[in-house]
Amino acid sequence: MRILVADPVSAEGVKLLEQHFEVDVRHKLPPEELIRVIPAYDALVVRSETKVTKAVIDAAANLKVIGRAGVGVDNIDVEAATKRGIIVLNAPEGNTVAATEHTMAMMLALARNIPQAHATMKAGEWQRSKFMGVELRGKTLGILGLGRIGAGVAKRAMAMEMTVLAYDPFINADNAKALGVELVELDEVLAAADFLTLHLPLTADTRGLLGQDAFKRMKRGVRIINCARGGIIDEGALAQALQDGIVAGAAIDVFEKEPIDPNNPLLGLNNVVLTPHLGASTAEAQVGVAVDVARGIIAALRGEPVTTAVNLAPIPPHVLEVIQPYFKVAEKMGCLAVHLADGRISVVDVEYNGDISEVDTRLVTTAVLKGMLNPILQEKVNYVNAPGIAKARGIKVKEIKSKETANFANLITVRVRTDKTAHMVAGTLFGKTEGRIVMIDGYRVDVEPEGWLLIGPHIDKPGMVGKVGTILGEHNINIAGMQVGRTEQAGTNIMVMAVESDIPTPVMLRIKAVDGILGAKLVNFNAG
Ligand SMILES: NC(=O)c1ccc[n+]([C@@H]2O[C@H](COP(=O)([O-])OP(=O)(O)OC[C@H]3O[C@@H](n4cnc5c(N)ncnc54)[C@H](O)[C@@H]3O)[C@@H](O)[C@H]2O)c1
Ligand SMILES: O=C(O)[C@H](O)COP(=O)(O)O
Repeated sequence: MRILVADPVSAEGVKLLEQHFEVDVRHKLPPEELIRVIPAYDALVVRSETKVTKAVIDAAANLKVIGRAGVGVDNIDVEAATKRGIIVLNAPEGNTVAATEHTMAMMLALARNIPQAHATMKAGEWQRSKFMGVELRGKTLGILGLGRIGAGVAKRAMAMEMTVLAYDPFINADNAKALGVELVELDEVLAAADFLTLHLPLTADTRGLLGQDAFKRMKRGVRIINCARGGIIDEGALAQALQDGIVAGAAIDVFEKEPIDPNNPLLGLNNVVLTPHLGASTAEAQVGVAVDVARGIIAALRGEPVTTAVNLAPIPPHVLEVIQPYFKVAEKMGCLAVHLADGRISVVDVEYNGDISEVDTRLVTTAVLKGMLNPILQEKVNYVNAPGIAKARGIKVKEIKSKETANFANLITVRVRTDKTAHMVAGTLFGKTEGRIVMIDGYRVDVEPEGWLLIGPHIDKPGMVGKVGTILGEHNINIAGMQVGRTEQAGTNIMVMAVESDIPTPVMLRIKAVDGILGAKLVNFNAG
């Protein structure tokens, strides 16, 4: 598999990728060149510079994953990627401290005119009276967006003895309270803040959030810091507010257009502090995001779920701890179920029994669908596109949950209904990680879902296994393991044989023709 690293990321991340894949590092590709080369790649790594547009995604015939070595994914057309089943993942935590500290540096630089004073000294001047500053202590800091960076800034601001107010309609009031932050409405923050700092994503809702109107509602003399995203503040309106004295100063790291437009009105003003999108630029942060994104890409290309995928619902760590060991066996159960099912699958019920029923199991259900759809579809089915593909094919998927369990601490049962038949497969973990199939169509078994399995329900009479074994032997097909599963009702059994190679169709037909064999299915668990 081939990876294109299109923006500068730390060598540690690139080395990690190189241990597994062929990696090309090519920075500053013009858009048309990116579109030309992208079909050759399975994964793309970017920061904020490369724009991954719909045109790039449409051209990316083999792309499976886009990794953003950082937080903001506003340079990636996530919707277009999702439609194509391309996983978009980011590295949300690696640069949090760097951006938080940059915000504090910008706030202090703004309060004490440090860049302006520095520039005069470099010019040979000694001007003490020109640069009267203000203190942070006792001032009100308004935070828009109390996520990772917003919360980090809040903690540090409180150490500087500031009062902190925040606007974030999506966070829990108790979390804010635990931080010592008062959550209030936007207008209240705007009216009260002496310093106002932005830590929001750029979305349709936040674009232009601070425009002409908002500046009118601010306390006169407010100082504004934006280390989040250009576009959240209307730069023209900010320049005007700075000139009118509504805003006393602004410290800006991110711009509507990057690299900054030489005509940007902020460049001509003295009461601004500008940095060229340096929030994440620390050695520590760059190693952190590069390694995190490399790990995400490796997982994605192995077909494992990616906890940092932005086009999948996020999974809290305590839930992940419970469900992660089940992904593999769930996928294999899906694979087995689709092989058992003759005909068009219309309903998939996934039942969870035991402790697992108490957490969010949607991703385990997605693993079942992935395992079910991959063997029958040309396109690659993954954790992003599996639910959408199932829906588009008219498959009704339902989860059933019960804490009750009979023989196993946790049990997952997949029931599929087709236009002709109904089948079931149940699976669990032995120990903490060993996936096992423990029931097939009501027959109790204990099967490791690996390699090739021949499954044959048959009449319960002597010689059945011997007859099938003889046919396999005649065709030089080695049997690696065998067991017979029983049901409560006497009369039929199921044989499950692990074989070491594919069984050609004519041989399968001979097996199916054996007197007493009620059907024979061959499952290749390694194909998906
Ligand atoms: N300057 C840099 O180099 C740099 C570095 C890292 C992150 N960033 C940017 O900083 C921003 C924050 O990053 P983070 O890691 O803290 O993200 P985060 O997801 O942890 O926090 C964002 C917060 O914004 C809130 N929010 C979303 N929409 C909102 C709205 N309409 N109104 C109010 N609140 C809203 C969310 O509830 C969330 O709590 C992002 O834009 C990110 O891209 C910039
Ligand atoms: O969203 C982010 O992570 C920051 O804006 C950093 O962007 P960068 O990786 O281009 O420095």
